[in-house]
Amino acid sequence: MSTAQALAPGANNASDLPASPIPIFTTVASFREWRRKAFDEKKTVGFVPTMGALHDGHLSLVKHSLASNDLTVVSIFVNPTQFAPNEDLATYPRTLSLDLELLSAMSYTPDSSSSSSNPSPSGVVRTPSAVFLPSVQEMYPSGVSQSVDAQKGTFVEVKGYGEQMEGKSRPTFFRGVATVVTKLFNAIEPTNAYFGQKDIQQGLLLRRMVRDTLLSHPDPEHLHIMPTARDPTDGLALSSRNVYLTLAERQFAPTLYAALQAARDAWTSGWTKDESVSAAIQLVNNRAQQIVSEVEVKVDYIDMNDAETFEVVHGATTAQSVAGRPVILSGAVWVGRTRLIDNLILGDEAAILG
Ligand SMILES: Nc1ncnc2c1ncn2[C@@H]1O[C@H](COP(=O)(O)OP(=O)(O)OP(=O)(O)O)[C@@H](O)[C@H]1O
Ligand SMILES: CC(C)(CO)[C@@H](O)C(=O)[O-]
Ligand code: BAL
Repeated sequence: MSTAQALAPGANNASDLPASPIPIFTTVASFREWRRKAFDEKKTVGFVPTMGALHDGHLSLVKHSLASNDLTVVSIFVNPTQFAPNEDLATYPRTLSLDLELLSAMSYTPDSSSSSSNPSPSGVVRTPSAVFLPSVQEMYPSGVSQSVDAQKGTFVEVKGYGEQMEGKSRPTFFRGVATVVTKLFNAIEPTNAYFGQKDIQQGLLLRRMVRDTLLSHPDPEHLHIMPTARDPTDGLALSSRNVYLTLAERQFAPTLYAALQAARDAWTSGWTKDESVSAAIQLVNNRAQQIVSEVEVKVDYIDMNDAETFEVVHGATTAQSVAGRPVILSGAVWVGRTRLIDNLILGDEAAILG
């Protein structure tokens, strides 16, 4: 069954919602009333879009927003159109009560040396201001199907960009993301929006989308991509889908990051792209053979792409020959039924992050 309304029913009735000290808005109309007041009061609004199952990666984005905006809105919406019919929409982790608890426990008190662009007056504690929790029906008033062929209504595509990198393995993913984020931006009208480097192509593609569609809330300069939060013990990129990993798979999972680091070191020391990427793939495959327990590992891709065009970097290219142009070194590896992604920015990181 690929009809999202059938897979993800529920209109988010107020009576179904866990108690929360943070106001929860389930409709665009009710949120807009709140937003109008913020406009009237000339308050800046930071926005962190999520699919829930919150972890420290999400919370790091919320912290950035709290530090730089008067008000912070977090959305939780598992967007059906970015899941292909064969993907994990039905089993995607949903932990709403815990998510609300985590958000409710967050606070930010600026110190006097704060370098933020919009620090709150010293001593004033900021906490998340609102959670936007729409139903599928609210976000897709024309109805929705995960199958692109069956879809009717308005969708957003970032042509020439959404098909590359992750888009080669997930051909309908960025159409779903661009569509839902357009809707979210129209509903929230944020001053600033925050995305994670873990999904680097998503952040860069959305920046382009905002520019191409002349959106003002946010404008492209206010769509921020923030560094990937990692497990402090082994560097695994935090991800909601990590809960799918078995113990043995979890032990293997940081290998992708290790492989990307090895490729970066090789590239920095003068190896070509092909040599650096091959070394990374070999490292994953060698470690997969060495582990004692049964873990099924399959490299989907590890490659380097131009950060601006997303085009694959030519195999003979070296760090010296790109002359400082930022390059994305990224990879996706299946570990059991979990598809892990990760990336490093080679070259001018500051041109992309922040
Ligand atoms: N480890 C992380 N560090 C920083 N930001 C992150 C991290 N993981 C996710 N994010 C960001 O949080 C936002 C919401 O992501 P999402 O809710 O899909 O979580 P996720 O952990 O990426 O889930 P998934 O397992 O589906 O990839 C996105 O902008 C994403 O890039
Ligand atoms: C940006 C996003 C919330 C759109 O559904 C999602 O792709 C995510 O969580 O990264
Ligand atoms: N964080 C990206 C969401 C997805 O993979 O569907």
